[in-house]
Amino acid sequence: MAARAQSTTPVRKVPIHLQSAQNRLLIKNGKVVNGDGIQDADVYIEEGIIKQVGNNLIVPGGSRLIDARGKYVIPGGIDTHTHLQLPFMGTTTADDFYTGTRAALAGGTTTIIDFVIPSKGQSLIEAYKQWRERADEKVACDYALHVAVTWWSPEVQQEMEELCRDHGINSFKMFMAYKDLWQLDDTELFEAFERCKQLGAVAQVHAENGDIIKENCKKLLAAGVTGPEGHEMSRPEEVEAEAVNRACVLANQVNCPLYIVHVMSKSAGEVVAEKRRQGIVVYGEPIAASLATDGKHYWNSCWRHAAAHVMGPPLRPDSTTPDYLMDLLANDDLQLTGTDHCTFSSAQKEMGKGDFTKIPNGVNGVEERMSLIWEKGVVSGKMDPTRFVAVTSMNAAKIFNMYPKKGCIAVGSDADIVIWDPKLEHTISAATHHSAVDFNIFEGITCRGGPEYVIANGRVTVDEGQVKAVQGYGSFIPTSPFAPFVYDAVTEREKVHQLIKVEREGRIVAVRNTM
Ligand SMILES: C[C@@H](CNC(N)=O)C(=O)O
Ligand SMILES: [Zn+2]
Ligand SMILES: [Zn+2]
Ligand SMILES: [Zn+2]
Repeated sequence: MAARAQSTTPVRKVPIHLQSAQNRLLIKNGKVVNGDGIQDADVYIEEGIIKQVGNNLIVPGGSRLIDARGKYVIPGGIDTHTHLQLPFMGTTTADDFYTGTRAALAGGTTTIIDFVIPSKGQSLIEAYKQWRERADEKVACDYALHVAVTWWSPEVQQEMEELCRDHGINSFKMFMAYKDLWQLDDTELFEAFERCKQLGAVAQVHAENGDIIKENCKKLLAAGVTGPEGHEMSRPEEVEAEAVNRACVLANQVNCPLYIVHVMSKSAGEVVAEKRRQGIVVYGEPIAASLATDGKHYWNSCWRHAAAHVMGPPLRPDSTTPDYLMDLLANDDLQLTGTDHCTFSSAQKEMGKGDFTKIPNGVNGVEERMSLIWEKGVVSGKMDPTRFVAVTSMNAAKIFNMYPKKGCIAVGSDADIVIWDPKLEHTISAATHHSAVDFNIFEGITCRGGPEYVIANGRVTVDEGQVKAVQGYGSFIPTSPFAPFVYDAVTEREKVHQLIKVEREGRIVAVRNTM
């Protein structure tokens, strides 16, 4: 059995005026939903930790009571894929670590996993320290980090080990696109996957064929296609699916656990499903955007509207994509969800006016993810509340080795809890969202189901719908390698993955050249 998550409980920076009132909570009469079952139970919280789950609880006086009658009591969401305060394509995202985590809490997400992205040639450790400095004093909820491997060298290999051993990193993202910026070639990917396997880390990939994209961009611009529609035309879904397949083959050759971030198309989703059926350890992460909207927006006559949807891989013009990906997610062909929340204002997007390759890539999602999945997954009848918890929280906690500290409602777990009101109706709009960006790609979508209360480490951060996020309240969550959920499977496969030579009888007779 590999090492379990050994992350220490961080010292909470709770403002004085919040310390006494918030440390004892009793949630009564709700339906407690975990990723593996539902029970009618009360939940008692003290000092940020779940102390009791059951009925007829005996609790100290002075606890705040929340009546969850008719509501679900679910683990706080875990968004596995955000980019806050990211310097990218000549600018920096509109959401920083405060506004982005405030928006996360508003939507029921209590932990995010962001990405350290070193520039080519930069020390990974140095970049990691930069991200920690940016985030630590700003985050309103807990966060963990993936580290991107944007170049390859013996130093990078060494720093990957140091990050896993000393800095709480257990996942690395390799880019197969963004040629000349972050892209790795197949040999580098092969070696990076081998390194991840040695360290007990999860290998993530941005799966698109960056070489094809570069050539297509040249052709499109030369043909005078400069608008956002050129973005999708330069990288149609087969360019994503090819890279997903190639990443799976490479990972399988070294028996490294693989994680496909932002699955954006039916064909990419099908590749993941087929490879999983073949027994490969691969996980697929569709995102709020690919589950709830499509790429027809790139052909909108309003440039601003079309450009707001530019991200990589792009949203797909096939409008059956969201439904199809939700079906794959419901039946565990795809396993969990993130958002790739990477926001740029209209003014920032205008950097690409006249040349779509210069439109900063990224969209919103961190606030809307859970309500959109409830609306399009649960209300639609595709999945039940336990599967909803699995794909919005539990599976992420298990893959990134935070479980059961995060991702479940159990005695000893962090008190990251959402009182989910299935009747709460809300229409998404930039006019009311908590992100700092001026556009919302889900504008006008009405969701039935949303958070009435959001409790983060025992503190009520959304109170009857009112967001009370506190800057700096969140903490960095170190994650340990060799997550059992992932590496128990890898270990079993390793047994049949041995490279064994054939022992042959007799000596080899030299054949004289008779020419
Ligand atoms: C740079 C980052 C966010 N932008 C995007 N997906 O378009 C990513 O590629 O995941
Ligand atoms: Zn990416
Ligand atoms: Zn418009
Ligand atoms: Zn991303």
